[in-house]
Amino acid sequence: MKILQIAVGIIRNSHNQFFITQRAADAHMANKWEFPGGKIESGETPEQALTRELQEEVGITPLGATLFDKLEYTFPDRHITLWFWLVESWEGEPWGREGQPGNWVTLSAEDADKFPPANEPIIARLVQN
Ligand SMILES: Nc1nc2c([nH]c(=O)n2[C@@H]2O[C@H](COP(=O)(O)OP(=O)(O)OP(=O)(O)O)[C@@H](O)[C@H]2O)c(=O)[nH]1
Ligand SMILES: [Mg+2]
Repeated sequence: MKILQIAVGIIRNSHNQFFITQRAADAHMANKWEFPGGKIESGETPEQALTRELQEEVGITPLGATLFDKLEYTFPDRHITLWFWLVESWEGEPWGREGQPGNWVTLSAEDADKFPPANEPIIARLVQN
């Protein structure tokens, strides 16, 4: 069983839109929407991993991040701990830097199943705010 620590950024603008990307067709949770992010490497803090992943995947540098939630999820082949950071201020303009589709979207409760199942409580909280 793989055990992974993941840092992801919930990038929200002043219109209450979120910048989400789409996972590759050959990745775990293929084609699902996601908040940009990835594995925390050894020696990194979750916040350092967040900054590196957002630079690599969407070309922005967060200027402030607050921990929104931390949750655990077990898939058939892996156990993951997800650190969800709310990012409302950054440098640069997000885009799909690795060739992945990326868009600003307004989220509604019905969008939950477009994301991996672990994200369900996060989407529920975000659409309430
Ligand atoms: N980035 C991201 N990953 C998520 C989310 N929700 C969720 O369950 N995951 C899971 O967390 C893991 C994240 O890994 P990743 O594939 O993004 O990691 P990475 O960027 O380091 O990728 P790499 O292996 O290509 O270097 C995957 O198993 C993915 O399915 C989410 O909202 N964003
Ligand atoms: Mg990733």
